[in-house]
Amino acid sequence: MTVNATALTVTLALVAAGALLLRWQRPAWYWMTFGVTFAVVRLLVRYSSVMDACGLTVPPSRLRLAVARITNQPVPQSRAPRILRLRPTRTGLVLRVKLRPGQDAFDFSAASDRLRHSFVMQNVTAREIRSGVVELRMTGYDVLKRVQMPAASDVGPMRVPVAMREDGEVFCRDYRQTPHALNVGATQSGKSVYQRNLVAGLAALDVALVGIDCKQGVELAPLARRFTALADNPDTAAELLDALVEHMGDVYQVIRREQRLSADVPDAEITADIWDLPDHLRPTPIVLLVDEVAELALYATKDEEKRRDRIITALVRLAQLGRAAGIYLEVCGQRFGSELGKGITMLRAQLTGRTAHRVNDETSANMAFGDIAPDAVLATIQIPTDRPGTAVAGDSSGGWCRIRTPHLTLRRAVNTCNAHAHRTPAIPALDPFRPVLPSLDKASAPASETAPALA
Ligand SMILES: Nc1ncnc2c1ncn2[C@@H]1O[C@H](COP(=O)(O)OP(=O)(O)OP(=O)(O)O)[C@@H](O)[C@H]1O
Repeated sequence: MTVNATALTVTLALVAAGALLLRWQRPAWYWMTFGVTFAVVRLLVRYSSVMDACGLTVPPSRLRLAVARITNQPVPQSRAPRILRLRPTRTGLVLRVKLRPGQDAFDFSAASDRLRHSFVMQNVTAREIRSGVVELRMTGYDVLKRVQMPAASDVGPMRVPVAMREDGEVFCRDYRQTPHALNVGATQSGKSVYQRNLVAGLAALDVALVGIDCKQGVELAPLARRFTALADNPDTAAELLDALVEHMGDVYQVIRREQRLSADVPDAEITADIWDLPDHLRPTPIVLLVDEVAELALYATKDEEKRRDRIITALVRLAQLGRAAGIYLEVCGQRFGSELGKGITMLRAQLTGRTAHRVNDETSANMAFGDIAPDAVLATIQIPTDRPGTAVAGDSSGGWCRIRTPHLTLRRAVNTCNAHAHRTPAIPALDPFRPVLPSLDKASAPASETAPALA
């Protein structure tokens, strides 16, 4: 009997020590083993009292009070919203509640901080699912501390998972929903890693990648095997953009021919896009990645000014008309404001998707969010310096969330691009800009994580 009790005590002590160690070292594992059970029990036991303390209950109706009086029962208590569903996830819990009369979704958003403390969760966000139903998404640990993307994500024809959201959801870049995007951030804030994740995600899709990297190609050249066209200086970039605009015109002609419209219908009236074309006629969609856009917009001489105007005009045209032709823009820079000259704010207005990494001043944050989500500006300037890769992502609907990319090394991104090199489509108009590389068999690219990242 004594031996059994000792064995039980030792086992329990070992389990408790293991749980504590997991909680410190591997919060995700802790959550999936012990944390989820504790959290579910805690939530169910404390639900009514927490709702009451957070001001999320409603007083009894007159009818209930009258019935209690007539039947000589005690006065009924205030009622909490009814739980419709409680679902554990790999990062937390999802709780769906039915609102009581007089409550609205804003009550829950406003109380999210109180709920998070009361239920001992890392983060709580509330959103309305349909009239009268609110979903509370809770994370059990800091999912942005060490980002682990789920093995299976919702990938679509033009949709790639890039980062983890603070509510435990995967943040996806969906080009058909948000064709063009802007990615700003101070130096060393994590823009290139974000872009690398994007390229690695797109590499597996049937899409042509076109890159402009005026940092002499240091970011994109190692990934060149998966690129249909690449420019590493402003002169080549200007020619490449002209070729892209010409290609866009050809795609429009294909769409118009298929629509059987007469040639004198103006471009602006064409509403269909490449996705309405039959498969055999559909041109390959193109994602144009521009790294450090300011390099394209700055000039010192008259000739450089002419080149700059040519580049910005082409970019504006691509941003305005490119979506229907399946050309999508991903513009990346440290700042993106009117100080870069004529046409920049016009271009920015077309970039619906906004991602802002850590910035050094409010003005830079305003460049990303000032015109669409003013409260995201504050969130952007609060991003800590010791968490590179953290960003605030929003869109023109005014919604925003905190995200962080997984730390994808250049070596792993190179390996992914090399593995999908056979998917790189040829686009005749862009042939002069296709990177010339030795064949993969001859290239001495070691596949190890520690080896230098050469394509
Ligand atoms: N998600 C992340 N997790 C951990 N570390 C990251 C993450 N993203 C970036 N880093 C680290 O932060 C540093 C800066 O990242 P990155 O090169 O992407 O910044 P950047 O904004 O492109 O800088 P620059 O404008 O100077 O090129 C790198 O050392 C990188 O390894």
